[in-house]
Amino acid sequence: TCTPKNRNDALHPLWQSPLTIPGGTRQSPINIQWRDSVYDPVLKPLKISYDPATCLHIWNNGYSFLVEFDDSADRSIIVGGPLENQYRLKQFHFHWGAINEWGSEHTVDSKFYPAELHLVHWNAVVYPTFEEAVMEGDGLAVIGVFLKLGAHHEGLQTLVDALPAIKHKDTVIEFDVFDPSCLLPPCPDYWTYAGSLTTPPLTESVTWIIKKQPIEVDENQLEAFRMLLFTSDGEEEKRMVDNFRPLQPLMNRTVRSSFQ
Ligand SMILES: NS(=O)(=O)c1ccc(C(=O)O)c(S(=O)(=O)NCCc2ccccc2)c1
Ligand SMILES: [Zn+2]
Repeated sequence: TCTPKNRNDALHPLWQSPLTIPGGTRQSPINIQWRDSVYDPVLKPLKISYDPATCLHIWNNGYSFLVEFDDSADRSIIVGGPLENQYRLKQFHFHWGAINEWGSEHTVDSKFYPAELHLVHWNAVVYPTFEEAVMEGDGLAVIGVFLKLGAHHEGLQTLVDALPAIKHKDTVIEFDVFDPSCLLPPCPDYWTYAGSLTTPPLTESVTWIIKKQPIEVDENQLEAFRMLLFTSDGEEEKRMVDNFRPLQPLMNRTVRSSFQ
């Protein structure tokens, strides 16, 4: 097999896109070294208000499964925290591994969690569309929540029950009422840093807000994620696992914490 002349030319097996962005200075995900994070007393509590009726559908996009929301008005929003504006919820999705030893995109003190939830929001105060916000440094805000193996998660089970119906790429089902707040841990503490999308176009437009406390899910619920397929109906089946991007260099960035 031909090997790229250097690592930068390597293509990511999942996205056939460059692994690195030439000149990227704020790529994601990163390892969060707890002792290197800096408490910032200016950081406000994050205020989250989601309207469960804005939930539209759940679908398999061949890379993860995602629940999309009606973001045509300010009905499901976050404000405060490190953010200067309010941001509208567009979708949430997950990243997970083939086994419980890895799966999250971010790590804490080099520890992987078995999965990570991302709630994607965009700055509709400043930008007219999501597509434009994706290209701007303050365009997106993504809340990251780690999933750890433990007790059964009632709220997640509603999603898990829908997964068999979206086993194949590009399958979608109605999902009319779901409140993503039930997937958030009770502890308000978070880390925040300036980063990027972890999927193409990998644009450096994300203010990451990573919750310190994981939520607990049980083995059956993680296994349900792993029965999804990257492939369409009729294609040779490829299990949807290990859909996380490799860690990226911290470069000249500081991770701030909302807690001491
Ligand atoms: N891990 S992450 O939060 O960076 C992320 C992962 C997947 C997606 C997605 O497109 O599904 C997204 S997205 O919904 O923000 N879409 C980004 C790509 C995109 C740009 C412009 C129009 C449509 C999609 C974000
Ligand atoms: Zn993600």
